[in-house]
Amino acid sequence: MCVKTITSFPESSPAIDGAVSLFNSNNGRLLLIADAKEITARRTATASFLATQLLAFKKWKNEQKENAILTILGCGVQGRAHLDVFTQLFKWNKVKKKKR
Ligand SMILES: NC(=O)C1=CN([C@@H]2O[C@H](COP(=O)(O)OP(=O)(O)OC[C@H]3O[C@@H](n4cnc5c(N)ncnc54)[C@H](O)[C@@H]3O)[C@@H](O)[C@H]2O)C=CC1
Ligand SMILES: O=C([O-])C1=[NH+]CCC1
Repeated sequence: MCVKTITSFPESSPAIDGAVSLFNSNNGRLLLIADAKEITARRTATASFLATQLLAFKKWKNEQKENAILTILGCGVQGRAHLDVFTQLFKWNKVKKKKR
């Protein structure tokens, strides 16, 4: 059994914090408490990549792939996680990052 508790304070940096609690589903014992930021960052970036692959990359012609530009809006926890996943799993012609 697993519970994720998240706080979201857009004016704080980072905006999201929280904890993941894992329990043994046979006896209810607490097994671990983990930082939710890292798990949320990796989960969300991986889900974004899979969705992009299904909705875009798979349909692109070679010319579109060769000219592809990745633009990251916001360079916080999610921005960095998305940059990691998207540059490791796809080849870009150019990468742009927009900070505040
Ligand atoms: N769909 C999902 O499962 C998830 C969605 N989120 C959402 O993703 C967003 C980002 O979350 P985090 O990266 O964890 O927050 P964060 O606080 O780590 O990063 C946000 C970044 O955006 C930048 N920023 C704010 N306004 C900007 C602007 N106008 N132009 C450029 N950069 C700007 C900030 O300077 C900061 O670096 C939030 O809206 C959060 O709710 C976060 C986690 C999971
Ligand atoms: O799924 C999630 O963990 C979150 N969605 C928006 C903020 C955190």
